[in-house]
Amino acid sequence: MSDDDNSPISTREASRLFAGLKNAPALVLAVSGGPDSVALMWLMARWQRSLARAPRLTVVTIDHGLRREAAREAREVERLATELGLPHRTLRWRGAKPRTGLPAAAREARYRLLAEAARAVGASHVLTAHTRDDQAETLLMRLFRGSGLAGLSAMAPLSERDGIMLARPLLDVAKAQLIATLRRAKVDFADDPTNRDTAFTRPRLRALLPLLAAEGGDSRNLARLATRLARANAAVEVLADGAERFLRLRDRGDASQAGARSFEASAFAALPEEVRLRLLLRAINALGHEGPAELGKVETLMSVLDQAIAASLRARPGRRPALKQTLAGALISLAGGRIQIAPAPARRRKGGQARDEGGS
Ligand SMILES: Nc1ncnc2c1ncn2[C@@H]1O[C@H](COP(=O)(O)OP(=O)(O)OP(=O)(O)O)[C@@H](O)[C@H]1O
Repeated sequence: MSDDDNSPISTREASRLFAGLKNAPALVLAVSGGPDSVALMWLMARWQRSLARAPRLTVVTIDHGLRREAAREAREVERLATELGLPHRTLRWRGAKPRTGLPAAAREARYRLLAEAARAVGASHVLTAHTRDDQAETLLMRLFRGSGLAGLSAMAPLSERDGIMLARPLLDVAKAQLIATLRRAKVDFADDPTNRDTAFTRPRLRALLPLLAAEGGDSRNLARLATRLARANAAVEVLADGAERFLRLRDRGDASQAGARSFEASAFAALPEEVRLRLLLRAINALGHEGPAELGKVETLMSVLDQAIAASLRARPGRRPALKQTLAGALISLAGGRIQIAPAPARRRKGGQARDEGGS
């Protein structure tokens, strides 16, 4: 990207940023009305005009029903979209709002509604306006939580959700460049006060960024670190794929019971720790029915499992210790020299009635 973080984005830079989207039939632009997404909309409209055959663009604003000004902001986005010749839709997040974890629930609802909008207009991609600054904040938030390599890879420029691609074409662009682009074009944008509300973690962290930047930890360096970690993470995923195939090849006659995964314990134990963890995590997430397992809990389970495997390899056949544990709705057991991961039986309520924990 441009070395000057304060210069407007040129037509040529924009066509480089959006090159991978040229052949899409239609795209949904997620536009909140803040500077980043208004700049995305403006840049995409200019890009569309410059192409002989361009994707259809639809602008979508989600009204989370959490702030009174949201409806007015959505109308403002609609006005701007119409000025740029783009169709616009506002979708509302209905239903109960949770008391805790509101930002995460709002985000979940937003992506669901955006994917629905994409399906409705035949779009292959939803585009958000996440910037390099957002990437740096995400990395820091996860760093402070002690996330693993996958979490520290922060946001991917391209990912998939329910058959719709989620693209972040501005992930390498400084927010200041987007603001400079809007100023040059004389386009107004909304200022969301929740972005500064210190009741939330992200705005508190955002306030620390200038201090970190003064020590060299600016968004360029932090985002570069996220890219490097994502590269390492992708390599470890390939190793985990290979390890999974290797374990399957060793399982000639010992097929797992239907709906379960099982590994030969001694072959599993010989794999590197990070790979063992990922294999466990994959199996638990695929077969458990309580949503994704926490990395810390899988680490604890694995150390118990490692000790049990070591004890079992030392013991005489027939006297091998067995192990049974549940995690995130999966049952992990060690018996007869094999590890098995299967869906855990539904828990029982006090009255004896079975409870369906349900995936989330
Ligand atoms: N209300 C909204 N309507 C449409 N798009 C939105 C809305 N809010 C956010 N977006 C999209 O998501 C991008 C990121 O927004 P923001 O940084 O506020 O969300 P976030 O919750 O921090 O991001 P993420 O959803 O990935 O965690 C915006 O640039 C925009 O493209």
